[in-house]
Amino acid sequence: MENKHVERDLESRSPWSLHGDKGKVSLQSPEGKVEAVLTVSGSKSLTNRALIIAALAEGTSVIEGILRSDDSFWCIDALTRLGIKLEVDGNKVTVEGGGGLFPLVGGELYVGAAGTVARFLPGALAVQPAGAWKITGSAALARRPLSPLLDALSDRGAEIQMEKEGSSLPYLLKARGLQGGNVILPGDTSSQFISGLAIAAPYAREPLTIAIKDEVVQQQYVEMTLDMMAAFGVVPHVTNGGQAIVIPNGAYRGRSIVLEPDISACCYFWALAALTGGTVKIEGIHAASTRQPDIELLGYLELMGCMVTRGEDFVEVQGPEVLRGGFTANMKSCSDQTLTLAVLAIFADAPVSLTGAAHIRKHECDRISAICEELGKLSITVDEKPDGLTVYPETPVPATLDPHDDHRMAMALSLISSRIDGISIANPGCVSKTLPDYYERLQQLGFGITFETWGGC
Ligand SMILES: O=C(O)C1=C[C@@H](OP(=O)(O)O)[C@@H](O)[C@H](O)C1
Ligand SMILES: C=C(OP(=O)(O)O)C(=O)O
Repeated sequence: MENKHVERDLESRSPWSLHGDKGKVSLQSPEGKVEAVLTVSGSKSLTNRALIIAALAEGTSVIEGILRSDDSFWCIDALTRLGIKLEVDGNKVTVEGGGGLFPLVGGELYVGAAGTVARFLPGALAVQPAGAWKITGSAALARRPLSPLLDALSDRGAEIQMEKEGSSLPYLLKARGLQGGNVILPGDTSSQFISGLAIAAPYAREPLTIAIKDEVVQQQYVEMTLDMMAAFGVVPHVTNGGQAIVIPNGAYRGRSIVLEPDISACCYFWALAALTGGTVKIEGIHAASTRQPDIELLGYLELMGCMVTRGEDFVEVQGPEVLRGGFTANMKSCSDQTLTLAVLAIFADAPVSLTGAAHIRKHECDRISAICEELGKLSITVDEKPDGLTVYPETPVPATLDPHDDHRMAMALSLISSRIDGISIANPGCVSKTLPDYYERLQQLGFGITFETWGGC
């Protein structure tokens, strides 16, 4: 494949990224089964929630176990440009909260390709009594939906001017404080709109109620938000069977907090046990108490014949001789794992259908069309549907694959190399959005890893 046709947004790569100069990585499968005991860095979703809430809080917070990746880097960068003092020491960040106020009331904020920052920051800006900021981000992020949230903030008093018709970024936000009252948000597009408004709502002038239209996709992410808010001292009230969230006025209080590992990242390593018939144990995981929705992948791995042990603070997956297919999985609640399951399905003993994931067409890329396109390059037969796909298992033909500048595409497609040689992934550095050292970790698990620079050498 000619690298020049591969989309890559190097601008969104942060100083915490790796391999921005690499045009391709070629992977050799490990000898036999993948057997490992490992740990995984902090949750991207929890990291950016904790950072923004700590920045709004009164007093000092110490956040341990953060993820160091592009998404968290741009979150820290934006908060720093708002005048919040953050001291980063490895995977620990000390935050001097602004007590609901950002000391710097103007400037330009760059959010990279991070949906969490793009959706969690505007509300925190809008509750400011005054200030004007230009928010910019990656081309891919500009293609993702944001208007339901920005419209809600405008309706509550913010002045928002979009720079380009039909593009979510850049825009200018002028803050004049936020009115409370009732706000209606869609649940079928992104859970992050709800999370973003909820995080800022304690600082509205009056209590604010979020009424959610239709069912929330990946609902557990909203639960993660409400839990994090409560951990910092503001307790929302969920009513109407989860379709309404009442947020009282209040103030977050700084605290110390240790974040869980990133379950979404764990899934790729558990999938390797499933694919190779090996055993992968990941420590520090509390399967029974985590709210991270991607823990649900474990149920599908069990359906496919894996043995899953959910310990007190670990989860171990033992893969079967043959992966069982012949089922349909509704991915609405853990749609970030749609791509992982699609790859597992290639090696199952019967077709697998994935449904309920229409909204991931608006993620880092159109993930449904992208995975269908790339599996097609491997001569895998797929049926693309509006909300998912059906994968018909067969032995893939080696190919160089394009991750469409999407970290989850790159990480999922790389798993194929656990079963066959000859798989290459273009633009491998895109994994830096949430897992910069993914390829180094595969190497530690026995994969052969050969990088080529963009020039092809
Ligand atoms: O709130 C969050 O931390 C996230 C919410 C989800 O986004 P959508 O609700 O837009 O699918 C998920 O895909 C993303 O990885 C993280
Ligand atoms: C969609 C994702 O991220 P975000 O929405 O936070 O950019 C993801 O990590 O798969």
